[in-house]
Amino acid sequence: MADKSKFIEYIDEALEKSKETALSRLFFTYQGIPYPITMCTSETFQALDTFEARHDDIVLASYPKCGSNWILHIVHELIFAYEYPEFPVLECGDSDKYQRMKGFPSPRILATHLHYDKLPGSIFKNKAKILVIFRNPKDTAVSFFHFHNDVPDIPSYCSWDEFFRQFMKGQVSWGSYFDFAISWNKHLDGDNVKFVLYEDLKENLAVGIKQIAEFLGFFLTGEQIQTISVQSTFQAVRAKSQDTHGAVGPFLFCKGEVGDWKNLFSETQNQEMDEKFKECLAGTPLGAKLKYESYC
Ligand SMILES: Nc1ncnc2c1ncn2[C@@H]1O[C@H](COP(=O)(O)OS(=O)(=O)O)[C@@H](OP(=O)(O)O)[C@H]1O
Repeated sequence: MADKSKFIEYIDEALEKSKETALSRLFFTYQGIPYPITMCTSETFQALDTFEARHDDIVLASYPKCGSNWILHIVHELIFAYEYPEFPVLECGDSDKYQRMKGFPSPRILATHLHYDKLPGSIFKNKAKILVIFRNPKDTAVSFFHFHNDVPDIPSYCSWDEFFRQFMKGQVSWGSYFDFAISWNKHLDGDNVKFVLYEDLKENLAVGIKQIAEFLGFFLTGEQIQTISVQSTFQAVRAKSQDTHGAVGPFLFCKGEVGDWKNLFSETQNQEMDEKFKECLAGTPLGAKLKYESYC
């Protein structure tokens, strides 16, 4: 990747703040959703409405741990020589960032973990392109748990069972997976929106890259797609993770597998998640897109 020093600088600062933060003090609530004090502030949320989206912005929307950095990498490869002016998560950072962003060159890549209804209205008004990335909730939860408990400077949970309880209550960073999913459910088929499933990318990376490229208006040769596919495998991104993401890299790109949840979920937890899925998403367009029966 090109110069990512601002990107890594931001991650290092967040890790530094995390060192002094106990789990019990990690979250603050803004409009009913918990966010980590190490990455977000209410001042930034209040300033978010001043963010002016552009038609050629590329928005990557996902719940945490669904593969946002994977898509970020792919889009970065597509744009070629893209430089991150700063950490790309829209809602993270100081409240002056939206002013600074006015000076950033197009296309701007904006990652976000926000619910659909929490995004600034200009994204829809100006018809920015939105890639919405989903991953099955069981692997998402396991990835989230490992991230907390493996990165030395991030507050740990006392056990997987405790993390699972909090995840199911939505008492984790960026709130409930299911609330996030419900908020996006009816908005996945718009002209400017493309749904991407983590498990589909795992199944056939080249096809996924081709579809993402076409949605963004890049028409690639077979050879170009092949080259980007080789550079975007889990092994390839993990090998470069310290250069791209600093100390947190190897933990962020942890296993990259489908089905890792089977190593941690108890039968009771499995049933509880299946019930929750049924209650929130069964029979919905997103419920079908997630292919829950195959992966969970
Ligand atoms: N190339 C590739 N192939 C397969 N899987 C990949 C790839 N890149 C990232 N990942 C996996 O995505 C998980 C991290 O998700 P996010 O990037 O959304 O995390 S974050 O919320 O932004 O912190 C995390 O999943 P786990 O390994 O299961 O923890 C990453 O490994």
